[in-house]
Amino acid sequence: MGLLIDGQWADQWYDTKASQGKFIRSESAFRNWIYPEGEYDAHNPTHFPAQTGRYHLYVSLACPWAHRALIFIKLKQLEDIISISCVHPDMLENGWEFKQDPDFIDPNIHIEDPLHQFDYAHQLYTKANPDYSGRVTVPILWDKERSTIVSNESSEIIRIFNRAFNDITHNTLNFYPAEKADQIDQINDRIYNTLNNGVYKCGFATTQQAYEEALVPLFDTLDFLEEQLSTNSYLVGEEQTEADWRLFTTLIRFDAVYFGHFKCNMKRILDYPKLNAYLKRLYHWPNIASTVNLQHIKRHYYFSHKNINPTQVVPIGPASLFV
Ligand SMILES: N[C@@H](CCC(=O)N[C@@H](CS)C(=O)NCC(=O)O)C(=O)O
Repeated sequence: MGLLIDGQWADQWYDTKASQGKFIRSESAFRNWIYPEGEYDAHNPTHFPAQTGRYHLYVSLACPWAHRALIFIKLKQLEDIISISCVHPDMLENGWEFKQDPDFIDPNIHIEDPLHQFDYAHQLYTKANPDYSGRVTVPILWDKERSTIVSNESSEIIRIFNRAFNDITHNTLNFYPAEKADQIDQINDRIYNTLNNGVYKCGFATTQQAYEEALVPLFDTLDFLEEQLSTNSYLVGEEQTEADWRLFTTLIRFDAVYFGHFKCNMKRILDYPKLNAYLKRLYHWPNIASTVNLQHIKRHYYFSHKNINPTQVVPIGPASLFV
């Protein structure tokens, strides 16, 4: 685990000393946007045009943030428009790597950098900006033409995928409709702070207090969601929205990883009947199960976080999951 400092790779774990043991996530650095024809402004350097074959998405199959982007590729039928590859699940002293490994072959996505044959994801960041300072995270949405990163912020990548390519794919499903935007933003906010990022706040906390301060709101939110889902099919009413898919990628990892490895162990998702049924429904949504690779997921967390699990032993369980 490390980061780039003025374009140089440095192997460093998250520093929690300055924040009383709390894990504080850094802001994503590349925040450009892809626009459909008619909205694209060629004179604006933050604008990129919607085109077939121009973009590549680098994901980790283990990562919940990258998983959001992969799900939107499926929901919005972008497989023939945007190429995809993934990193190896182990994120160690060199960060994310494109290391080939017969033990981690996913039937749908190859571990490789097909564009540059780089060994490390940090080389993509320095290709985009030779002086880049900051963390090297996935997902990475890459523009083959300008040889740069369009965006490394999953919440924005899914909004790009939600509409930018509609004229090309004719898929007009809208997971962020204007009339529900406020409600979606509101629930996203709570879920991001207490759950999506809340599990990391628990897992990466280095003091008892920081851990407990993250754990309590996390389970308050799960209880609240269980209640919500007893009257609604989805988080915002009866239609799926992006809020559901943002929640899904955390729920699917919960019993297998966050419960044990990140000490989020008051209850499992399996102990929440409505949430578990909802998770199962989303998992079985067309084309979604193929985006879930529990081998990559378990291996990444248990093997990469040596300060949490120094033996790097990956547990076999849980015996029962949502399905
Ligand atoms: N805000 C980013 C967060 C992405 C993120 O933190 N990804 C993790 C993988 S789960 C990562 O690459 N971490 C590497 C690091 O922090 O050094 C997003 O939502 O896209």
